[in-house]
Amino acid sequence: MLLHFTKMHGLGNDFMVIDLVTQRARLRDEQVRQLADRRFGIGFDQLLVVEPPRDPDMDFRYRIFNADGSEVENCGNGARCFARFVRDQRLTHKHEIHVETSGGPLTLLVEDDGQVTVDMGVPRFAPQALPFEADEDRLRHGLDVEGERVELGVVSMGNPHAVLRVDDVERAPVERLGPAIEHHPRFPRRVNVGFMEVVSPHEIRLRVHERGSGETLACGTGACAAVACGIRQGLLESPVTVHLRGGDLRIEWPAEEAPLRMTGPAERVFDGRVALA
Ligand SMILES: N[C@H](CCC[C@H](N)C(=O)O)C(=O)O
Repeated sequence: MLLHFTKMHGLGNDFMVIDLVTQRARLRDEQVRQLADRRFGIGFDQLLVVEPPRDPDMDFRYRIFNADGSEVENCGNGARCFARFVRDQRLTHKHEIHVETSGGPLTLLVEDDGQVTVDMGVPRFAPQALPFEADEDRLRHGLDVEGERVELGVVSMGNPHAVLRVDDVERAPVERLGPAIEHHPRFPRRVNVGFMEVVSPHEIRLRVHERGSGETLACGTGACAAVACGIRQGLLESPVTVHLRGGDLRIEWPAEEAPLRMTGPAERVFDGRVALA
């Protein structure tokens, strides 16, 4: 069968988006991995799937698969592209779109200028929310990895994040420590790893080694996680501009129990059809 899809990106974090509201398909993990391959397939960091909601109060179900085929709880850059896609495809005419994910509900607001603001919910710092093996909630946890001890913040944005502070993102040990922390046994379901450089209380630079996809040009939930940890540690104040390799996101988190909001772009690249093996 031929499956219609749209290639999109949020600050260079790129996606294959498929509508399973008007199409029918079942994708196996191996098919996702093949489609993710940048030479033998379509090529993407994540696959985003639009489905009818299971909860009648929601507009859509939003499913996310990493390039390694793993299904995950949330994708922030993908949420903005999801909102752009369902409106462009006329699956909805709403400006405020409610979606269910396996990491919890999200509200997507399509702004007049085409940017999308996502209500990402309240960050959760309890280690068991990730999960992360620790005896208590801390601002920073010590972790022995690759023969050294690192200090990291941990937070769930629906999906798990570890955040390390570095002096210079360009010299951060992303290639060495990213995979080692992603697969560390204290993260039973692995983890996304952010390397955060604090420029000022309202500005950071960030690189993210993503669980299941490797370093990406941008990570929306990673930007949210870094700002949440930075504010909680007293390093940052809302709002914060996050400079990622692919561009900038604006993150607002006015108070610890308030929902965190992320604003940024969503771009279409091309439409296509692919035969599923
Ligand atoms: N790799 C992430 C999912 C994609 C997150 C990222 N692309 C974003 O924009 O939030 C995970 O395994 O939890």
